[in-house]
Amino acid sequence: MKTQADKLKNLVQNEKPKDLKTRVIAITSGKGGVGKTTITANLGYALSALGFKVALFDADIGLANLDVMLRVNPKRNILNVLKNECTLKDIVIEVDKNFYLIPGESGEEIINFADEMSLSNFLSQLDYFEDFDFFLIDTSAGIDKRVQTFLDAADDVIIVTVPEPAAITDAYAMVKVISEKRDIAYMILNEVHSPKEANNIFGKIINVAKVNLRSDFRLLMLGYIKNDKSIYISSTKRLLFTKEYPNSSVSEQVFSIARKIAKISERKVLEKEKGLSSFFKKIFSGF
Ligand SMILES: Nc1ncnc2c1ncn2[C@@H]1O[C@H](COP(=O)(O)OP(=O)(O)OP(=O)(O)O)[C@@H](O)[C@H]1O
Repeated sequence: MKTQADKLKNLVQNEKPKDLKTRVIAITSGKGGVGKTTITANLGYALSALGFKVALFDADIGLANLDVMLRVNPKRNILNVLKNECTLKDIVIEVDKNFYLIPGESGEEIINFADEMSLSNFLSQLDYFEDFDFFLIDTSAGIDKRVQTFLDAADDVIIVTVPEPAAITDAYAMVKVISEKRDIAYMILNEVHSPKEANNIFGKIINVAKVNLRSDFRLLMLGYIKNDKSIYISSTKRLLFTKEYPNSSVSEQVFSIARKIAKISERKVLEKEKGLSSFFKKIFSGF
């Protein structure tokens, strides 16, 4: 007998991916509290300020959610769409020009309510996002099955780490898992004290990766963000430092990462089976 999961898998696999344009990027970390949510929000804003249309999707339903950081108060989320209580368009919040939030829900909740009808209905609404350039997913920290589903489904994965030894060890563990499924992954070094420190840490991770991981896997550094009190202060005030202080050195560092992402994505945009509908297909068949 077919289980509900089998039925969902069949359904989503039979849906044709409609868009190739939207680049889906998962932002993750091995250890919690390394600045993943802060980076997702500010990187998203930076990409929107560069003229791209960006949506953030909160897959890290826990303490410091994106809605808190973005000063919005979602009344409904993706679960309400799956329950057919509203449309996808109804839950999308315009935070700023070209900058949107899609309030998320935990994976367990989603699978409890996702049936064939609701999923089919959901996937048919993805056209709404056709003209989005980037979809940034803030995942939970660590390697559980739910996080891995998001990482497998995304077009690109960015791992965030800080110089703390425990965080580096956990980041490397994350890199190892990711290297089993994809050929390339990216890293951001957060809370560093100098570019030299960032390069040293990244160099050490690369050296271990070279010895232990398959030779055709590539780990690339997208950039670093310095440890700066203004970032912490902005977070407590629920402000985006990239918006409030666009010319500060830490904002420059985030904008530099955003430009790099834009450049990488341009080259990849013609690849097949990428984009948003492909992403959600994989998410729902992975749960
Ligand atoms: N470069 C930085 N300099 C100074 N403080 C920072 C920096 N990056 C992040 N922080 C601070 O570190 C704290 C944790 O950041 P954040 O909540 O974004 O981490 P996280 O990885 O998303 O955490 P979680 O695992 O709980 O989701 C916040 O108070 C934030 O302001």
